[in-house]
Amino acid sequence: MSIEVRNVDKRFGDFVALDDVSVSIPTGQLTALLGPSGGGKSTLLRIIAGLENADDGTIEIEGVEATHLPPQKRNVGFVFQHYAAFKHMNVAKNVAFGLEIRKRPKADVERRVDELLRLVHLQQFAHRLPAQLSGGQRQRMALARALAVEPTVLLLDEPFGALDAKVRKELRDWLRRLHDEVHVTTVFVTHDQEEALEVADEIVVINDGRIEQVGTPDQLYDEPANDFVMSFLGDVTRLNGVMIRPHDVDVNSTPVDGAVVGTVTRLLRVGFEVRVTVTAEDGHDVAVVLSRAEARGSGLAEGATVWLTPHRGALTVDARPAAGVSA
Ligand SMILES: Nc1ncnc2c1ncn2[C@@H]1O[C@H](COP(=O)(O)OP(=O)(O)OP(=O)(O)O)[C@@H](O)[C@H]1O
Repeated sequence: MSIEVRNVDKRFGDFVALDDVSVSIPTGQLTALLGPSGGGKSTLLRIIAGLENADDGTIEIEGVEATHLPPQKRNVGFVFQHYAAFKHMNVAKNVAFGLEIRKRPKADVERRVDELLRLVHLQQFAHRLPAQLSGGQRQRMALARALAVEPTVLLLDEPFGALDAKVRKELRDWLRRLHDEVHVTTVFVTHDQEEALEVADEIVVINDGRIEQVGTPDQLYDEPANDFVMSFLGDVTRLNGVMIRPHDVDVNSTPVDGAVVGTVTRLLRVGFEVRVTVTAEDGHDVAVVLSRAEARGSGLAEGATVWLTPHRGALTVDARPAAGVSA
């Protein structure tokens, strides 16, 4: 294991930001810390980086006890959402900075900077100033700079958070490919479930200062530990007191034993799918997603009475009343 977090507590005044958090982050993988805003993701990342101290618990990085080491002795590289580049230095100089303060030979620095700029596809921008780059290019420069000193661990705090959706998506694919090339242990914070599912080898779901579940994207999606994880990693609806994915609800046009009876109150075609809202007899809405073919086959129309059942083999999780998940 590359990073061992053991029993970490962190309070800000009376507020508990992390509550007895333990997690092992494997070497060479891309791990996402995923969760809603304020859940404690950045605090955990900053404690791993040494930018914040834990009140209790320990941090080990590549077998080295790091709990009381300052950030510069932890051999970690980090990139934040708003990256502060040296404005008066060109891209190559910014990337070279960490190597130069470590007094590496000039030829080595030049070779390494060249290599890194190629890696992040910025070789043609080596002589530009940061202000002459787009937001996405600046974040790529930040990654090159963080990688320059060959950190054992790369820590990224919402690195693409400030960019527009299209650029975010491009950078996400690019980060995955970059990681496949360099294999440095990488931990990144995101509140975007799609980003985590697409990019990460492993996801740590954090909510309210606690870890809800750790697993691969498939494990979290297919075997969520609880209703929070299930609803955070995909759409859910409530049927007969359980959480279920909307595409796992069968709509029957004739009575079925044990079914939830309701009335179709909304039919919306979106691309390949048809989103159906069924208002059950007790007044709560159930969301159902059908393919266009299924919707056509069932002859559904607004106002029709239908009988809803879980699809055979569908994943269901008991709903906690306090979970705040809308039905
Ligand atoms: N220096 C601080 N002083 C006081 N409270 C803080 C401090 N840093 C963080 N917090 C609080 O701790 C909680 C966790 O913050 P953190 O930044 O770790 O959450 P997050 O999961 O990264 O959320 P976001 O996605 O919004 O950044 C929040 O409620 C935040 O207000």
